[in-house]
Amino acid sequence: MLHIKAVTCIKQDRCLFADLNFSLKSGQIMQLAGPNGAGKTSLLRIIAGFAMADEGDVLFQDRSITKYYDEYAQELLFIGHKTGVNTQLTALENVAFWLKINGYDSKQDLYPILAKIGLVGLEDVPVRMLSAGQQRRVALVRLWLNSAKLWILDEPFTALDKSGVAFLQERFVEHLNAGGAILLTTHQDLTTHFSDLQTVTLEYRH
Ligand SMILES: Nc1ncnc2c1ncn2[C@@H]1O[C@H](COP(=O)(O)OP(=O)(O)OP(=O)(O)O)[C@@H](O)[C@H]1O
Repeated sequence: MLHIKAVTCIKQDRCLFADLNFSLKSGQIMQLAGPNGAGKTSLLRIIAGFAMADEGDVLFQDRSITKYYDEYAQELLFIGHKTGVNTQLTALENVAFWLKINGYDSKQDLYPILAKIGLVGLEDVPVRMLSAGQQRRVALVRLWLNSAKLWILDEPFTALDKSGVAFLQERFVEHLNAGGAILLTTHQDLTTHFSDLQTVTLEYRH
């Protein structure tokens, strides 16, 4: 599904990674590991097409994402370290807005899905009044409402409690079983839940 071909990234005269190669297939989950500052987020942003690699290319279904970005964008769900949630809006408004700008049905009844993700009673509260973990849950609702094949998630477990982590892992399993793929960064140990977890480790380069 996804091929990273000889990708190099240089930031502020520091080479974060060079000639990086790996692939991700349908049904696979891959964890990007490495110390703070190694370049994990930079790599995710290149793979999502938000930043250009200094060298190399990213292919999705054998086509360069830069040449076919619109098609790629339809198959991609990216949730960054910053959640992209508008804290002035309510949980419900945030999700409806996200559905609308992504071409999904924004008029559907969202109360059941918000309840499922642990936000019952908080649907109409401005997000700024929610806890960090509840705000993360508002962002993660998108994982239940999209039809993208490739999920790129930067630290999705941040601020979630144990039940939130377990719930998210269950959703990952459903996505993988449906033929999707997941590329993520996390400090969570995923090996017990995903025995076939792939790992790419970025070393900190001086
Ligand atoms: N927009 C930017 N402009 C200049 N340098 C940047 C920019 N974004 C990141 N960097 C630098 O690139 C390096 C890698 O940052 P990045 O966020 O990719 O690391 P990371 O592995 O995701 O770190 P963490 O585990 O702390 O999230 C850091 O040294 C950072 O200072």
